[in-house]
Amino acid sequence: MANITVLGAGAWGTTFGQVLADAGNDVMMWAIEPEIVDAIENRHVNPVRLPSVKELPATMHATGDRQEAVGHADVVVVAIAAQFARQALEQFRGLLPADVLVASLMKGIEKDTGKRMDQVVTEALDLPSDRFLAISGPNLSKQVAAREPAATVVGCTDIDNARLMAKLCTTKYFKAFITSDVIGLELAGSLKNVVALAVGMSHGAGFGENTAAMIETRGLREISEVGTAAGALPETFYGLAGVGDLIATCGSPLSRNYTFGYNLGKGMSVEEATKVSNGVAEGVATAGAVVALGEQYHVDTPLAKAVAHLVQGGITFQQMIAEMFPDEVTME
Ligand SMILES: NC(=O)C1=CN([C@@H]2O[C@H](COP(=O)(O)OP(=O)(O)OC[C@H]3O[C@@H](n4cnc5c(N)ncnc54)[C@H](OP(=O)(O)O)[C@@H]3O)[C@@H](O)[C@H]2O)C=CC1
Ligand SMILES: O=C(CO)COP(=O)(O)O
Repeated sequence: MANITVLGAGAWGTTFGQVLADAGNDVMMWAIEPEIVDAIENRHVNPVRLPSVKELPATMHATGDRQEAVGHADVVVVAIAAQFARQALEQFRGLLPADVLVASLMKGIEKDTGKRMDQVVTEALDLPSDRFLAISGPNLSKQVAAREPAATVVGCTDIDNARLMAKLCTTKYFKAFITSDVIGLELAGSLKNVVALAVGMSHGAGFGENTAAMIETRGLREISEVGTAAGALPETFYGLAGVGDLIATCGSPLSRNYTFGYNLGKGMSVEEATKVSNGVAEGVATAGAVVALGEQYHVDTPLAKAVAHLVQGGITFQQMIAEMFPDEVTME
């Protein structure tokens, strides 16, 4: 087992820290807010981000000191809101041990650059790509935190590193598969959040399962086309990190993206939905980045375009559906 540091004690970072501790690792959480550090270190709880867990494992510790956090780490896990990852990680550059592995749990595309989190993390930390791991799957944090059975996928261009990381995060209730398709994991996890926003809107607007199935199925087609054009393996989109995560995220009010969309569908503005959101809804910033990716790779992205149009305040939900499904007849 290993010394593992998790950067970011949000809902998923804290939950994954618990998984790692249950798997027998020594876990150090790093967070900016002193009250979160104090709560995890001294009271074994994270009432701000993960109130459903009443007692975190005793082998989980926390610090706000960057050097102390990563100085002795074998593995560093990054679980910071995607749009802030680069600026947060640049402050760790030069502090990590030479052979450290770095795993990302994040599901987002950097808005200003259109870059995936594997690109952001390796650039910010000056890390060789074979020591970067992506971890993605149908993993709603509250259910994993309750130790309900779940599975994920660990990806690395060096498959031995993926296997090592998978072993480090496997428990009786959490199963990790491996792949070398890092790009596929990154894009499947990030792009499904845009689909979850649209499905949430549809339910919020009062529509039922047919509409949801239409959006999910066409959404899966769109994200797999963008993904494969960008270099991902098609099969990744039909696995746990693709269709698996779509099923979980588009079907649960525990998803912040689904709920954000639901609130928009009910008539809230983006500002109002942001205010009541219980954590980051990555799809809001990622929608525009998906449109840009589509343009870059010459793939049509009607769903992402329509979602981006709506969150930018341009159109209603009914207009969004019309933009997604124009009148012309096309092959499925
Ligand atoms: N929740 C889930 O079920 C799952 C989430 N994910 C992905 O994991 C990532 C993290 O999600 P989650 O933990 O749930 O999100 P939360 O919204 O609960 O937490 C976001 C985390 O990012 C941190 N953060 C934000 N801005 C900064 C900054 N400038 N510097 C340092 N830290 C910062 C927050 O710190 P602070 O608390 O101080 O604001 C917090 O720790 C996201 O990309 C999400 O898509 C993946 C799978 C499942
Ligand atoms: O990615 C997730 C589940 O796999 C969590 O989705 P949200 O970020 O929408 O809560």
